[in-house]
Amino acid sequence: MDKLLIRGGRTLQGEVTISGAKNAALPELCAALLTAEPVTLANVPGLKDVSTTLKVLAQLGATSTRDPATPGIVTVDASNITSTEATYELVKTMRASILVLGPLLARFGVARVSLPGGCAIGSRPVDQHIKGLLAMGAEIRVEHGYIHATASPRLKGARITTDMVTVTGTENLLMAATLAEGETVLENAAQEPEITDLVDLLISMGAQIEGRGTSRLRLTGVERLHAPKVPHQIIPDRIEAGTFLCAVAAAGGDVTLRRADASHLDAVISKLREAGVTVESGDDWIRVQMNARPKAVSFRTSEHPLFPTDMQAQFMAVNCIAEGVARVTETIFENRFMHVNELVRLGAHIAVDGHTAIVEGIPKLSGATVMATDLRASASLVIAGLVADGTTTVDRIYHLDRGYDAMEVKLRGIGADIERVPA
Ligand SMILES: CC(=O)N[C@H]1[C@@H](OP(=O)(O)OP(=O)(O)OC[C@H]2O[C@@H](n3ccc(=O)[nH]c3=O)[C@H](O)[C@@H]2O)O[C@H](CO)[C@@H](O)[C@@H]1O
Ligand SMILES: C=C(OP(=O)(O)O)C(=O)O
Repeated sequence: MDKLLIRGGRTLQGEVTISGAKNAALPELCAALLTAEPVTLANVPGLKDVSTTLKVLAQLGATSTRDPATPGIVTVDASNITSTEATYELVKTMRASILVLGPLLARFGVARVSLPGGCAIGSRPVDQHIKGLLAMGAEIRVEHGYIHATASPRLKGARITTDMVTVTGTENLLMAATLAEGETVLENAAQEPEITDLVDLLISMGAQIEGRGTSRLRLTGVERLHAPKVPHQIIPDRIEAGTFLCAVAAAGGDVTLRRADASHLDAVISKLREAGVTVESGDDWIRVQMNARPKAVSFRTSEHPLFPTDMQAQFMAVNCIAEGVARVTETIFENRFMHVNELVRLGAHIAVDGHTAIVEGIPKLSGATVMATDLRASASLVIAGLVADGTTTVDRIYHLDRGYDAMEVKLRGIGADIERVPA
């Protein structure tokens, strides 16, 4: 298993290009199942989760090709689907595999998808995906760890109000409704930028959707979808961008993020400014400057447009070396503090009280060997390593590779002393 070795203490300077958004790429690759025409996506990030998704699609009989000259261009051809089953072996490695359920059921009237189960950050049930599909007339049995779903002859439009805001739940139901008979209204829909990007892709494929960017999406089902006329450009990864912003907030320096969209990061940028960080932005860039110790900033995670849970761990790392005491409250996942004990191994002063972590900032962390437990926890340990005395070794970085495109290469490019040590 690869590790990262980080020698802390350097400030960060220069430019980083942000990759396409993981959480847009995954549903959009699955959306290619909705049509027999080959769908081309551009700005697909080079992530383990993307290759896992392509494996899930291959298991169904879809083929995918990467443009050798531009690896970010990927075409998925689902014209010859030979199976409608996503197996446990693949789903267990990536929960987002559940995103094939809606498209398979909508186009083929049948799907068998392994239950994803829980993961390091929480139990993460998919009951709302199932509830929505049942409302659309699907017959669903959950047996032997699999969701068996059929819709005969096709799904029917329905009014669906999910019990909570769910991102992949909204995406699954959205994709299912594009080919359902009649009208579907999704109330309480998630409003993350990745949902809007998926809506844009689906519209370019011929879907009829109103309410783009709002919590109420209204769809009129069509008989069939087609390929977008031009490759769909995936939005920049706001969480990757936010992670680099936090790295500079903690380590200090002056870095410009290219191909980044500040409008997707309002809540994070506003908290960074409270911490004393200077952030400027234009259409597709964000410049971050920091030359002092950050001030501690309290925040609570919530649905978009509020502070994203996927940035909680990285911002906590900033608070670890800030001046003052911060309260960090996690409201989305019940167990998303796995990074706390590892940050404590680096010298951080953090106490957890239920869903709140109380972080008392100290001037310096001290390098140690720590273990990544999930994707964003890993990123927080990397940020902490950048500001720790001596060497920090981050073990189990396969979590990081799920969601960050060459993170250590990008960090090295802006002056960090970081290297990957192969297993
Ligand atoms: C691939 C992808 O896009 N992953 C993102 C997605 O995950 P994901 O879509 O899995 O997260 P959800 O928005 O569904 O989860 C929000 C909350 O609702 C609960 N819930 C959800 C569905 C359901 O059927 N029943 C239920 O109880 C979850 O356990 C969680 O407590 O949104 C999360 C919240 O922004 C992000 O952290 C993940 O990075
Ligand atoms: C939790 C995340 O991803 P996933 O939903 O794929 O586990 C994440 O991107 O931080």
